[in-house]
Amino acid sequence: MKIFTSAQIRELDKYTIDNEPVKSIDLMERASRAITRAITEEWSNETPVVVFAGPGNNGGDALAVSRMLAEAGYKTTVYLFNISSHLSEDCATNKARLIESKKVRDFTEVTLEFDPPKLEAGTLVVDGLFGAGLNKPLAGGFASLVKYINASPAKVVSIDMPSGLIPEDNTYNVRANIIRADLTLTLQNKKLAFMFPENQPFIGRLKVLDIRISQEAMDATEAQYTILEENMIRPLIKKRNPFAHKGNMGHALLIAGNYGMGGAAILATKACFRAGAGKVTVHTPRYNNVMMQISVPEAVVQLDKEETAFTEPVDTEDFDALGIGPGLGQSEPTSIALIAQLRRANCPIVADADALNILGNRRAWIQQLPKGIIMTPHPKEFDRMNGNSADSYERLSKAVSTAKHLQAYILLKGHYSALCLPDGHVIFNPTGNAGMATAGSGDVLTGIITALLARGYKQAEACILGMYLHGLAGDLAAKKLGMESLMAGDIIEHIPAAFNYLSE
Ligand SMILES: NC(=O)C1=CN([C@@H]2O[C@H](COP(=O)(O)OP(=O)(O)OC[C@H]3O[C@@H](n4cnc5c(N)ncnc54)[C@H](O)[C@@H]3O)[C@@H](O)[C@H]2O)[C@@H](O)CC1
Ligand SMILES: Nc1ncnc2c1ncn2[C@@H]1O[C@H](COP(=O)(O)OP(=O)(O)O)[C@@H](O)[C@H]1O
Ligand SMILES: [K+]
Repeated sequence: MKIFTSAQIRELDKYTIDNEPVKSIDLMERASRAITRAITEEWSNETPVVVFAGPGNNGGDALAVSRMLAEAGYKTTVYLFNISSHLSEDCATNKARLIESKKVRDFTEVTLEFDPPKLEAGTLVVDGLFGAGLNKPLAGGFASLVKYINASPAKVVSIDMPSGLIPEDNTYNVRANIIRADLTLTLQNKKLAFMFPENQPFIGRLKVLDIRISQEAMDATEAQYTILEENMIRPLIKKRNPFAHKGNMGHALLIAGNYGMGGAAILATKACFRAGAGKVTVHTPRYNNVMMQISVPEAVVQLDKEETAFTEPVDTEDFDALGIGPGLGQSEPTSIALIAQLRRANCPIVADADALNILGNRRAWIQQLPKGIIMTPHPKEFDRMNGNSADSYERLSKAVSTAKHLQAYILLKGHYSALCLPDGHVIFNPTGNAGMATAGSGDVLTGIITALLARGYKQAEACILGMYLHGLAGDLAAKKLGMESLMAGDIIEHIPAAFNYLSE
């Protein structure tokens, strides 16, 4: 699913209206019917409804929904805020239709003074003040109204977006002036702001309503942001050649695990095998030898000369991919070995965890990273490398520009992990769940992506398939075990089921 900007949404509406053929007002009617249906599915017509409509098309939707709810027998009270004496054309038409239908008995057009109604616990508020057209934070009377609604015990359904939330950049928005919805009914496509954890309290539950915007136009519209869908992943699964042998299924090298963090190396190595690598060699401090050999007998263990830390860069000639960083430590000798390793590696690289923390400690080295490197930071690791960000939007913007500047692949991990490609595109991953917020989950991802690279997937594909597969394995594990008890090892155990599902 593409994520469109508000300007693109307007263009798509226009294209749909010009080509379908459907008139603008009829598209609003279609959207409003879908919104009304979603509301009536959850709330009976015994529920008192209070609708707040703004002056634009979001308000137009709200007025049409008010009429439809009233026709369905809901007792509906409507406030239309027309402070600047200007309504969008479709909003004005829906105001006329609402008055004409005579079903809504309680309709107030607010032009100056506003006496807010009592909002009780059993009341449903429909928030149609502003949607995708909002271009600056709410202030004045609208901000007061939002605070009033948020402070009430009423349930709130937002049309398209919680009013006050800007579709993309909310870095300098005033959080107190954004509606906190229980349910957001968004039209056609998710908005960029929905991808960020700090906006979750405003959105509540999210439902995406299909309003049949022209598919042709959506396909033809270039979007910077995309959310992965299963049908984009299935074609990436490579069929195994019946004559395959371990020598042509990819030889992965993992450099991981210092004293006390050997588990990270084990998790990455197991995940690497489960993701289909033909051979996995793990380079690790001598101390980890026995533990590694016992835990993953399938792996070749190559021992560093040091007992407790990685200090010795490896010749990558014989390997198809390198994954480096899980549990590596950040000591001086390890840091020096890391940069030497990154410089001399002549295969695709995934750098994670301490590899990134080391780069964060020595930011000048970041400029020397080889082109095409994959980095998989969680937000804290990213900030160590790039400085603090005020919010997720700012962090993502920095990741986009860093990926372009370094010609690197930056996979910013989170609920919706965001893969930033060297050409500026961003791909969000929808799989995964909160059960994966547990130590070692990231090491598993590193192992998976390293395996896919070793198997010959290009960087972008390895990241896309890798993050989707990782999240899906986590979802399947959570289905069986529940989120509370999920451990990183369970994600590994469910990689086979995830592969099977995607290969069906
Ligand atoms: N394809 C779609 O997604 C469709 C969208 N429609 C609706 O149209 C909405 C977008 O409509 P509009 O573009 O008219 O935008 P909105 O209705 O979201 O808001 C635009 C109005 O708000 C004003 N405004 C912007 N920022 C403000 C601020 N901070 N304080 C006060 N006023 C502010 C603008 O000057 C304009 O009058 C969507 O959110 C959706 O509800 C539907 O009607 C039909 C199809
Ligand atoms: N709430 C969540 N929803 C979806 N995925 C999650 C969630 N929490 C964690 N994950 C995934 O789990 C992984 C955690 O990685 P990371 O923080 O590096 O863990 P660790 O350092 O312990 O190995 C990431 O791939 C992330 O996307
Ligand atoms: K709204």
